[in-house]
Amino acid sequence: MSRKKTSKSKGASAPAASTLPAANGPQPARSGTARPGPDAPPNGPPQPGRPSLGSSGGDFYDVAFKVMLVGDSGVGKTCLLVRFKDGAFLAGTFISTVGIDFRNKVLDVDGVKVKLQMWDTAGQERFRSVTHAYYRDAHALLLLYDVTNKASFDNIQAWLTEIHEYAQHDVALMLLGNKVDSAHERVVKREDGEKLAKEYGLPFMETSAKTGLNVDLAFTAMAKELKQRSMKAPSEPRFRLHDYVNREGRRASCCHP
Ligand SMILES: Nc1nc2c(ncn2[C@@H]2O[C@H](COP(=O)(O)OP(=O)(O)OP(=O)(O)O)[C@@H](O)[C@H]2O)c(=O)[nH]1
Ligand SMILES: [Mg+2]
Repeated sequence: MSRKKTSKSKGASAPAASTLPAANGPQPARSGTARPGPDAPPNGPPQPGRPSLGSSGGDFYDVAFKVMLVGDSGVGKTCLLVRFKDGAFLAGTFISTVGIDFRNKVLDVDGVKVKLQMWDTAGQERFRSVTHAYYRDAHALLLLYDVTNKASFDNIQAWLTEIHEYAQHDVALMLLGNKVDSAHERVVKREDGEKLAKEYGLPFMETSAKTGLNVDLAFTAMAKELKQRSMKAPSEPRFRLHDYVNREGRRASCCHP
């Protein structure tokens, strides 16, 4: 299998909403090409011949996918991404994302190098038209609410409507209830999240960008699902995202401080 270099991490913000990146579909890497799709910043379509932004990186990957984080402003999308990418928590002043930002990470999934290009969207209403433009190219969506903010939970239905309108019909989707470390401020019960997820047939986990609870698991589970969708051998048993998340999420929650 061929391998390709990828960038470590890139940031971009406030792209023009009028242009879209490459078409959907998993993107197997090809050696020797400056294929702009997976490395392109989300501020325009890939341009043939444009040098890849990943040329300075040292990682290689076999297959690449785009994962988009969506949900109300303040639910913790950026913090979740930073926790996953850098293992750190952005405490202190809340800096709301402007437009869209992105980061890359390459994971080893059962011996296959899976690159996730993760798009961090702005939850603020005024950037909605920007994020709409990117749904179409997302292979997976992590839909977040904040367990300490009832409105963010109530808005999940509206987010799902938007997702159905703009995303690919077969997009992989997961519901995450973030900020579970704030036990005293919790207003959305775990069972409420589970019930909603069941209603819509979504895998569900509670997370904390602050402590790291289930953060790696959420992204890893998604990477496994996407890898299986694109590379599953006929003899290989089907990966079941729901079961995996339920089993592993329970294990992580039980043993976490
Ligand atoms: N206690 C706690 N606070 C969190 C957690 N995740 C994020 N926060 C805090 O919540 C605030 C908002 O976090 P962000 O990650 O910036 O929120 P966002 O969803 O990216 O917001 P927008 O960019 O406006 O869409 C920040 O003050 C974070 O420190 C968490 O897991 N636990
Ligand atoms: Mg943000």
